[in-house]
Amino acid sequence: MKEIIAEFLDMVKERNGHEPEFLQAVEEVAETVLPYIVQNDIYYGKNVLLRMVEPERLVSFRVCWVDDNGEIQVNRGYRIQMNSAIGPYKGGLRFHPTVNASILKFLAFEQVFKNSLTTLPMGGGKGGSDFDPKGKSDNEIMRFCHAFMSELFRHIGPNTDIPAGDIGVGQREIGFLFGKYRKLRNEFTGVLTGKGLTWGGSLIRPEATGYGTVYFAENMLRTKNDNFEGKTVVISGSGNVAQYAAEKCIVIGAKVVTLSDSSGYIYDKDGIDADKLKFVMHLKNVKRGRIKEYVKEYPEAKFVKGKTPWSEKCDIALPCATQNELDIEDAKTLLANGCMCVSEGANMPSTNAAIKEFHKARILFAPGKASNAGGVATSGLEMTQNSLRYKWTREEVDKKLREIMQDIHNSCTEYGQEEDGYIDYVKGANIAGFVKVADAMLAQGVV
Ligand SMILES: NC(=O)C1=CN([C@@H]2O[C@H](COP(=O)(O)OP(=O)(O)OC[C@H]3O[C@@H](n4cnc5c(N)ncnc54)[C@H](O)[C@@H]3O)[C@@H](O)[C@H]2O)C=CC1
Ligand SMILES: O=C(O)CCC(=O)C(=O)O
Repeated sequence: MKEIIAEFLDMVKERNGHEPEFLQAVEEVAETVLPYIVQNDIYYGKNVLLRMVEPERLVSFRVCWVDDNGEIQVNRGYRIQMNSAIGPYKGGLRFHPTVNASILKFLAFEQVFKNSLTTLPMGGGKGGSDFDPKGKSDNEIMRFCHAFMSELFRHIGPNTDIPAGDIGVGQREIGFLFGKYRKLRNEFTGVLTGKGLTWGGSLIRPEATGYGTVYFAENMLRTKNDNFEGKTVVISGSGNVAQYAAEKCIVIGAKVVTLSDSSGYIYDKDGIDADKLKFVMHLKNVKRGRIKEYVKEYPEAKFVKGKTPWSEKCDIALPCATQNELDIEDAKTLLANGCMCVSEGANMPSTNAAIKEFHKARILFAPGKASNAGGVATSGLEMTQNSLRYKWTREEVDKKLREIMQDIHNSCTEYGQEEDGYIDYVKGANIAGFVKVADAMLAQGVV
């Protein structure tokens, strides 16, 4: 089996050798899915996985806009349309200076499996730009979003490709993007998700990724007759996913002790309670400040510059910032400190070596494509409401989200449970996600 996997990865490397993040995501999938393919005649010899690693379409375009000083700026925009076998392309847009084809291809590839797991009919895609929103005025953000959409609009549509938010793209940016699309197309459709509540958005969509990550962890803990009550939780990030993961943890009785951003992390030994979290939300969403300002408001907390929070003692870790933010050394430290559950809110935050360490220690570990799928699932629910010209209540959407996270947990268990009862959620998520997409691809012929 090792040779088959190595041969496959060599082929992928030959075409994508300069794309480390994409290769990392493919390797993690290949190691679990190829053995399954070899054991199942219907998939064997059809090059299904080889087809899945090649985007159906990759669009790259120039984005020109004028900054507040009247200077012309040039950025690069992308949309990766990875797989549409089970539904229109669906996935977020990332605005961050590190954005490149490798990062977006890994995200689009993961999205295919994630969207398949949600039980909803959505294919996978991802896009974005190397535009850096940090320090930009609202007017600059608007001009950039309008310029970005003036090209993107040709490639998307409510039945073709439905983008949403990701790092650096929240409701403000979705508003500017939606405004431009509506004007260019002269139509009001559900072409983007994460919209505002008065213009087609869904209740619970802002909360969904963070809440879903915690719901998934609750499902994992339930297999051990355990729950969040009284547990110490370490969270990285302080953006959309981190904020709502923290909110849910607090509500269900856990103590959240850290949050972070790219400058470092804060540790609050007394716990970040609902009032303190409100301060963080205002700091990050309105003032757009840095997390270290937390310690000015709450001097009993400490700020650790330039570090991730994984050295702090915890029962549960929720990485909610960015890819590869948790390496093998961090995994060893978490385990040595007694961490027994890791549920990824971010996409690919743990390196493959870190994941192997968690598996070796037989702790509960959920990969982002399963545990953070609540965000895109609720985007799917937003699409449904848009199509129906209808609006579900907060309780209705939250109930559906909980059910979807439980369904994803069940799928992971079905395909990932080992003989000794241990659930390998990576294997489970990869195979369950693969089967649905592969079946659709095979049914549709060589397309
Ligand atoms: N927003 C959503 O619905 C979903 C987001 N995700 C993933 O969750 C993660 C966070 O996304 P959002 O919260 O939406 O973005 P955001 O823009 O609201 O927040 C991003 C957070 O990550 C931190 N961050 C970014 N780069 C970092 C770095 N190099 N080192 C340390 N911290 C860094 C930022 O300071 C910020 O706290 C990403 O991996 C994203 O792909 C996954 C599923 C859905
Ligand atoms: O809601 C969506 O369509 C996007 C969510 C997303 O980008 C993700 O799941 O990583």
